[in-house]
Amino acid sequence: MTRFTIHDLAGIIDTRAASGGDGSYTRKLLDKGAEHCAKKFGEEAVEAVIAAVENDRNHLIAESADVLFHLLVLLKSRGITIEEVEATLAQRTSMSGLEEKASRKRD
Ligand SMILES: N=c1c2ncn([C@@H]3O[C@H](COP(=O)(O)OP(=O)(O)OP(=O)(O)O)[C@@H](O)[C@H]3O)c2ncn1[C@@H]1O[C@H](COP(=O)(O)O)[C@@H](O)[C@H]1O
Repeated sequence: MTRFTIHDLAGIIDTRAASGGDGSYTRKLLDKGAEHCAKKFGEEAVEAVIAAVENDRNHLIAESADVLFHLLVLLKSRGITIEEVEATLAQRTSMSGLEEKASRKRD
């Protein structure tokens, strides 16, 4: 099976964002603006939290897919690419999570 990555999904979202839009849920979200995209992302995140607390494995996987899709749409609505997020993650690989947390308090 060909591996489908978050980059593939980001590419589809880019294509939908550039398209006319009839029939595209992505386009519908983007047309409603960043605040609406943020609200949808928040709703999906809460649904993932509930699935995790209930220890519902399949539901958590499905909700995680929704969260990732809606995060990518939210980033797109604010002109941020997944590569920029990855660059931030890459910078953090030079320190432990606890060091990174402490560095935020110093900022
Ligand atoms: N990965 C996803 C994806 N994950 C979740 N969702 C949608 O996100 C929504 C989340 O569920 P909700 O119950 O909150 O949504 P809803 O009540 O139907 O939505 P609203 O009317 O409230 O906005 C569902 O409608 C899901 O279908 C997605 N919609 C699209 N994609 C991908 O995006 C691609 C482009 O989609 P279109 O833009 O529609 O062509 C698709 O080919 C898929 O690969």
